[in-house]
Amino acid sequence: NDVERLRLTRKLNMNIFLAQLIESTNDTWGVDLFEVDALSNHRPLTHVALHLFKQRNILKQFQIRELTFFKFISAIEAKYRNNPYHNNIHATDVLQASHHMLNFSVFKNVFTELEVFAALFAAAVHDVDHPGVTNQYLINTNSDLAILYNDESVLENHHVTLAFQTLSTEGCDVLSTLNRKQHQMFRKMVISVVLATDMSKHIQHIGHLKTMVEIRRLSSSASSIIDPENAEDKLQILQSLVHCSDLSNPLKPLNLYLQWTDRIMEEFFRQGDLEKSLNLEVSPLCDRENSNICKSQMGFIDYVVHPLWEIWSRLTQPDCQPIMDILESNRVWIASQVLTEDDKHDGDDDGDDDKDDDDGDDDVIR
Ligand SMILES: COc1ccc(C2=NN(C3CCN(C(=O)CN4C(=O)CCC4=O)CC3)C(=O)[C@@H]3CC=CC[C@H]23)cc1OC
Ligand SMILES: [Mg+2]
Ligand SMILES: [Zn+2]
Repeated sequence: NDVERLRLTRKLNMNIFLAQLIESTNDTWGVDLFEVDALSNHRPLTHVALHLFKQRNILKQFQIRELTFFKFISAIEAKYRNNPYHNNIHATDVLQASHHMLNFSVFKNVFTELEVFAALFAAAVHDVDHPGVTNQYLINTNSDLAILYNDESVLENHHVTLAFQTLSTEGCDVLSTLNRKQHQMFRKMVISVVLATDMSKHIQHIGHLKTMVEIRRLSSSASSIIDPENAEDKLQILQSLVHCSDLSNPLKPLNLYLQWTDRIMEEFFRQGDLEKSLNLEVSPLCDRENSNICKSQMGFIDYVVHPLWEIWSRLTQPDCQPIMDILESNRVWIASQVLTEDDKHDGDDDGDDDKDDDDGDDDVIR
């Protein structure tokens, strides 16, 4: 009857739209993964990972059965929690951004298939089972995870351990066709890339990239920027590539960037609520009663995101320029909102105006 026909037509159109969105992950920066989440019955990671790994021919190269990969990535996706920010959509976002940047011309003929497989695998699992609180919170509350990992990259150790444990779930061993040497190299790369997403390693990334760019500038043959024979340099680049992807929200189209901002702030505010209830000091950015979201984003862009992406774009020129342009325009828009946000606050000014006064060091990262 008409109702049934209408329902089926709608379902067919949604699947066609989903297929088009997934196809666009091949070569588009800023795919609306919230749309992919809505159309894929909340399985964006499984849909996009399966598509990208097949598109890159990784499954064939390593004789990985599609069903095995499907079971593994589904098991990983199910282990992502429904946090406002650190969830399976964020994992898909970092996976797709990493895939996109591996296609930069400066990386042509640089990475082996195993290195590409390891980097994308790391991106997909890099936040699995994230509890929605920071390392510092886990340390301050003497959590089991902090005790288990001795306060060192607590979350990141947990993500990579859980990923490898998932391989031993029935029918999920996507590494079973790798030989001993490949397995050893793959595991070393995934561990180092996931551990490198710990923000405490952020400054080191910038240092390594500056050194690499400096060497490129000084070296006579400017073209051969990355020596495919230098495994250490290549591993550092893969670490920075996934770390940049993890910090890529402000470089996405504004409507996507603003959704990620709402999500991370809600996750931080929930941590602040927990800290207040436990009489702990409220962490930076986590006080929902006293936050200026636009000023926080300007600080995040100026002190964290731009310093990293500025050097990353120098290493990866010219393909990074369109993405840097988005950062620039988003920064201008945020700055314009600060003025409006101040006006709003001035409206309900309770006379204690130094609360809004940005003396510049209330929430700047040291
Ligand atoms: C879209 O917006 C954000 C997305 C991710 C993060 C992350 N943040 N962090 C650290 C928090 C503390 N840090 C700060 O810089 C705090 N801060 C400001 O942001 C302005 C001044 C200041 O002191 C370092 C990054 C994480 O560790 C998250 C997990 C991994 C990557 C980025 C995430 C923050 C965002 O917006 C503030
Ligand atoms: Mg993380
Ligand atoms: Zn992440």
